[in-house]
This record gives sequence, C-alpha cells and structure tokens, in this order.
Amino acid sequence: MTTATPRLSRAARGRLPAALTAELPSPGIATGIVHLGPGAFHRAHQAVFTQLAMAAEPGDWGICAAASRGRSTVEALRAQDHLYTVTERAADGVDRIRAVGAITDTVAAREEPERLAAAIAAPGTRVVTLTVTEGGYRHDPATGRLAPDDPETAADALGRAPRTAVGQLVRGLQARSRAGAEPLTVLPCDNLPRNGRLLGGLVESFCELLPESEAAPLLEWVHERVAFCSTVVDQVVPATAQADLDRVADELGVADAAAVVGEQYRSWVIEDRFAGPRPAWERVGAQFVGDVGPPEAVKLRCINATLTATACLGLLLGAETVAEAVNRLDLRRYLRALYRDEQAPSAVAAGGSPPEFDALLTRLGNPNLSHRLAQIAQQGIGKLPQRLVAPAAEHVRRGEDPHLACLAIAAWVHLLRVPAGARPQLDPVSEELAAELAPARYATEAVDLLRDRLHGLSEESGSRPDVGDRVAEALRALEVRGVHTAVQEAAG
Ligand SMILES: NC(=O)c1ccc[n+]([C@@H]2O[C@H](COP(=O)([O-])OP(=O)(O)OC[C@H]3O[C@@H](n4cnc5c(N)ncnc54)[C@H](O)[C@@H]3O)[C@@H](O)[C@H]2O)c1
Ligand SMILES: O=P(O)(O)OC[C@@H](O)[C@@H](O)[C@H](O)[C@H](O)CO
Repeated sequence: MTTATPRLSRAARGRLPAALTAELPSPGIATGIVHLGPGAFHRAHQAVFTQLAMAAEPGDWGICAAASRGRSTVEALRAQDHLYTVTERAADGVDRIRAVGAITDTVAAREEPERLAAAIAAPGTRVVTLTVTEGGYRHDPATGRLAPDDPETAADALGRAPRTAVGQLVRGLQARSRAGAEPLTVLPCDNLPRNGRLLGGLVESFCELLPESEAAPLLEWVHERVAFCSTVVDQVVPATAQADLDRVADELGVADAAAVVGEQYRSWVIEDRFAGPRPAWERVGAQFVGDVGPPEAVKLRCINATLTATACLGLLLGAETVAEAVNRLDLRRYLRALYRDEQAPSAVAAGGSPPEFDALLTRLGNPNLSHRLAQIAQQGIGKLPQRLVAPAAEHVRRGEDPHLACLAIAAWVHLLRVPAGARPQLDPVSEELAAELAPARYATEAVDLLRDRLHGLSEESGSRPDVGDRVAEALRALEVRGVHTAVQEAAG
C-alpha cells in the first residue's frame, strides 16, 4: 500500500473487480437491524449472511452498527461510506473476496446515546443482534443475572448515558416501548450457553434496578413484545492484523481500514421464536431450530473447548497461532484424547453430533489464517465455565475422572501465573486475577483463590475430589514435571 492508495468508498467501488461488488445491496435500503458490537466477527458473519439474504430476497434489512465502547470501527466505516471487504481464506489457499454493503449506518453508542435509542425504537427496526464478547454481558454465571454490585451497571441504571451493552439495549427498549413500536427480536451471537435466555434475564435484572414507576411498565412491555432467541455461531475470524490490511490494499488497489479476514466455513443456528419479520437468512444457510441445545453443546464443548485448550497449552509450549500449535505432535495427541474421551461424549450426552476430530483440526488449523492463541486466551473467566468446567463437573458427578479437561483448565491457571512480561498481555479481569494468584506458593492455594471466581470449580461432588481438586493436581504436574511432559503423560 502507498500513501496514494485511494480509500474504499462508494465513489471508489468502481475500482474493485465487478465480481466483488455483485452482491452489494442497493444504496437506498433502509435499516431493519441494529447490531451492538461491530467487531471483526459481526462484519464477516451476520453482515455477510444479511447481505446474501437480501440478494436472495430483497428487503429493508440494512444494519445500523453501534459500537458499545470505542469509535475506531465507526470512524473507519464512516470514512468508507460503510463499505468494507471480507476475505475468506480456504486451507488450500484459494481466497474468496467480497465487498459488503449491508451496514448502512453507524453509531458510537457512548457519545450518541440518543441516536442508538432512536435506532432501536425506530419502526423499521425489527431485529437487534449483539457480539460484545462474554465479558460484555457483565453477568454472574451462577445466577444468570447481572453481576451484583457492578458499579458500571448501577451507574447506567441511575440514568447516565449508558456505557454497558445491557444498559444500552434496555434504554433502547424503553424508547421503543414509549414509541409504541412493533415487537422486536433480540439475537445475541456470543459464545455463551442459551445466550437468548441469558440476555432476556439480564434485561429483566437491569429493569429491576430502575425506579418502580419505570420498571413495571417496561417489564410488562418486554415480556409481551420482545423475543430473545438463542443462537449458535461458527466461523473463524481472527482479529485483523496490519499485514491483512496491507495485503488487501495490495491485492485490491484500495485501502480498507475495516477489512476482515476469516475462513470460508460459516454457520448460524437460530432459535425460531421471532416476534416479527426477519431477513430470509434460511435462504443462505442459516438453520432455524426449536432448540439450540445440541448444536450449542458441540460448539462450546467440542469446538471452543478445543480452541481454549490449544490456546492455553500452546502458549505455554511457545506456539503463537492455532495452526502452529495443532501441528505439534504432543499437543495434537493430547487434544485428540481430550476430544475423544471427555468433550465429544459430553456433547453427545446433550444430543449433539460432534464433527470428526481430524476434520475439525484441519479446519481450525487453517495455515492461511493467523488465529493468534493470545486472542483466544483472553477473558478466560467468561469462557472456561461452559467450555471445560461444566463438562468436567458432569464427568465427576458420574464418578469419572476428567483429567484431560482439568489439565486444560490448569494450563489457564498456569498461564496466569507466568510473569506478565513472559506471556501475552491479557484482559483487565485476567490481569487482576493474575496479580491475586501471584503470591500463592502451592497449586492448591492458587486454585482455592479461584474457587469463588471460576464458576463450577467447586460444584457438589459428594465425597469425591471436585473439579477444583483435580485442577490443582494437574497444575502441580505442569509446574513440577513441565508442560511438555504433563501433556504427554495426560494423553497416555
Ligand atoms: N471472531 C470469531 O472467530 C468468533 C467466532 C464465533 C463467535 N464469536 C463471538 O463474537 C465475539 C466478538 O468477536 P470479534 O472477533 O468480533 O471481537 P472484536 O474484538 O473484533 O469485537 C468485539 C466487539 O465487542 C465490543 N466489546 C468488547 N468488550 C465489550 C464490553 N465489555 N462491553 C461492550 N462491548 C464490548 C468491542 O468494542 C467490539 O465492538 C466473540 O467474543 C465471540 O463471543 C467470535
Ligand atoms: O472466544 P474465542 O476467541 O475463544 O472464540 C471465538 C472464536 O475463536 C471461535 O468461536 C471460532 O473462531 C470459531 O467459531 C470456531 O469454529
């Protein structure tokens, strides 16, 4: 890319090959969806599904993309008339590139709270989607309600311009109820169990913090007019790196600061309980089901758990990307055993049909994607419970020893105990935990400090050692015998 490379825009779209712009919706489409959290994943996944659905069945399903926190994505998109490109890289190196124009408006939610509330309240809006990461829900997994004593949620409920995703959503719902607009469907797309039911509960729990005169009518309206549907999403979309932006500029001859790069595989399973109309997503591969439980168990317990185990152990073994880590023989043997003996059986018990391990690893280990282990290792406290701890607790309840999952959980604890400069920088909650764990001298002491923080670690297990006890044992093995040896011994 040179300084003379023109920026992607409606005016510059003619510079792109016609095949790349063939699916673009007409510039005049109106907004039908509000999305909170337009990160890389939304731009590659829901926005592409929506663009393809509009090509299959025209409709006013433009997306108003609202950044819950920052404004860099909003600025990048505005500077490009909301156009950007998605590059889908296959494992065999064949790329598919498309221009995406499904996003028709942007809002920086913290600075423009009224615009966001107005967009959610608008009569044309019929669907709200979210990808705000696990931490963005600010919930307590033990209760499924908002974390108690969270100052950010409390401040939002007191009436400041909302800064939390749930606060922003509720203020929008409040504006919609006051406007008397049509029913609305809310679709969270983060990797959380029963994410629709969870978000519905969080909206309720936020409403309960409001003054009674506001809470009662709003809760009644939400119960009658808003459907919270659970979804299961799947597509590897790593954080865009500068090298990706440079490559897009070189290949296309236009600079695209909002470009995303992901794999070609894309799936979306959606609970079919809509309160009103929606895009024809089923025409372009989305599946509508009565119960997302079985595919969700496969996604969280087989796919995401494999990635988390790969990330924590891979980083300890010195790898940087998923592709690099899954090609290590020691790690691959361990991952195969974890999948075969613990994770896949737990998904089958929930009614799921896990993919073949080798096929999954070929997909996740796509050598043409730089999926960084450091990205997957973020926000462990919000990811491990549903991916590894809950299945391990089920095995313990059945009298089995989930030593393979416990090694992956222990690897995350071990990673937190690596001095900050010798491991990747983690999210603020993980860094806080790392500081708390640092003085602990023994594995059991470190795990005990996590018992109230990592949901499920101390679940009732009768007279048997609980998951926490087994994690402490695995942590001791990692610390005393070394990561490579512990991984080899666990795989048997
Ligand atoms: N990237 C993937 O491959 C992938 C695949 C499946 C599912 N997902 C889901 O999508 C989520 C987002 O992934 P991404 O790749 O777009 O990440 P990203 O970092 O590119 O974007 C995350 C978005 O969420 C917002 N956000 C982050 N923390 C928040 C908080 N505490 N409160 C409010 N907003 C917050 C960010 O501002 C950003 O808009 C993941 O956490 C996961 O749940 C991602
Ligand atoms: O929260 P993470 O980063 O562990 O997971 C997000 C993605 O890595 C993950 O969901 C995938 O990329 C993908 O969907 C796996 O098939």
